[in-house]
Amino acid sequence: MALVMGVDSSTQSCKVLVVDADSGAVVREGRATHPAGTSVDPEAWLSALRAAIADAGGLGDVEAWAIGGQQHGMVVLDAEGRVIRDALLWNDTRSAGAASDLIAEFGADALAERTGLVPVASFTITKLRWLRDHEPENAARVAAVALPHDWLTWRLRGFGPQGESPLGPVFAELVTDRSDASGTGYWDPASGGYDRDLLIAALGHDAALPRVLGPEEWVIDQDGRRVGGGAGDNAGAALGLGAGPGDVVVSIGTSGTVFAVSEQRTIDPTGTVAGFADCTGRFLPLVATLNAARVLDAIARLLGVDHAELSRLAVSAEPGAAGLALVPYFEGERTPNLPDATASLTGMTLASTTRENLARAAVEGMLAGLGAGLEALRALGVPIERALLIGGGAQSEAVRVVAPLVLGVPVEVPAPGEYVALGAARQAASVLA
Ligand SMILES: Nc1ncnc2c1ncn2[C@@H]1O[C@H](COP(=O)(O)OP(=O)(O)O)[C@@H](O)[C@H]1O
Ligand SMILES: O=C(CO)[C@@H](O)[C@H](O)COP(=O)(O)O
Repeated sequence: MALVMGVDSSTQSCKVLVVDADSGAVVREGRATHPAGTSVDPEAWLSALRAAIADAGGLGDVEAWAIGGQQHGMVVLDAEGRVIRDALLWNDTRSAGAASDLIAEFGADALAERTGLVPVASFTITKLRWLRDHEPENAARVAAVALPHDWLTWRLRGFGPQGESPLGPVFAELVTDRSDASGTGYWDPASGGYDRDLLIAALGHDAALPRVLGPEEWVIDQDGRRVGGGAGDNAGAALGLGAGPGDVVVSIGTSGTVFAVSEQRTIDPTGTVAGFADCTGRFLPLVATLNAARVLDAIARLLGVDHAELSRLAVSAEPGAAGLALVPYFEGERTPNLPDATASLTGMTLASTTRENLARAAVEGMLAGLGAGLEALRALGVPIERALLIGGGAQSEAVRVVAPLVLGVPVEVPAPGEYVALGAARQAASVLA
């Protein structure tokens, strides 16, 4: 029995699965938490990865591995391979002005055509422009730019700063995959190559970028194990679920995402649907919101209940929550692009303002943004027959009950599992074969 490891280094935690490469059965698992906040020292993710691997019984008997992870985060390295500053995460909105500047300079239509994306604060390109404009000394020192999963792959293989890593700062050994490259804003899904002019326009100069491995390609770690190119978390989940035509995946984690695997690339100059690639050679049109599982966390905290009780309250209210409506832009919003928005509660009357209705309004409001995302995918011609509901929020019974009403399609809830890590494990198994 050959064992492989798949990782999901997500926003809130790191999850590791050790899987039987032949049967796909999960043999061992481990996890560790990540620091809170939208600006995080990548070393904390490496520590969490090592702790989660130890929790999963170590790498000793593992023959291949791959890492999936949160997308878009800006990891900037100096010439010695050291991290220059905390990574700005996908949900950090400080670069909203940089996104507007890039659109003004290049045009939304041209950027959608060149990269599949219209910049919003989430994408790496806007974070690099923010760095150039707000921390020019740091920008000048950037020798290489990576994303969370690229950098973790590099470090776990044994590369990194001189004196702190066995193999040193070899930038030619930074690798990534199509799905995460497609979330940078300086990668062309049509050619599969980087758009260096856009990188230079954002950062102010050129820099080393991870080599984009094809779906079957692999590299090796310091112990000779095969290592896959990994994936952005959503592409990893699509692979782990085996999502096919007619499936739309709805993931309720820190982010809310709605996406489908597509043979054709999509181009949406409105920016609603991001024209990502997947990690198997296809495409992954995707809509993302900044406000998902943590909306439920916040309302549960406010009501002083746990998730099970929040769910019970929401299910016991009528659909529509007697007119109480939560617009859940607690963290600003990405789709629609309202980085400075705040949440609001409307429709409060003496009759509607109950604990049950507030719980229901939280679930309905959170899902409404995802329902709009599903319609945007449909409008681009993506076939949708059913939704597959995953992520921490899918553990809520209320979410499972309300989702079909809001999404308007049959909803299936796969067995609870770490589908991003499973997808990464599946990729590792495929490079071993
Ligand atoms: N039963 C539940 N009901 C609602 N939300 C839940 C439940 N269990 C976990 N969560 C929430 O799911 C989130 C974690 O989900 P996860 O998909 O792992 O997130 P991420 O990938 O962003 O790290 C947390 O915000 C957690 O509070
Ligand atoms: O920004 C995106 C996708 O474009 C997010 O999906 C991040 O990739 C983080 O996902 P979670 O950690 O919330 O699962």
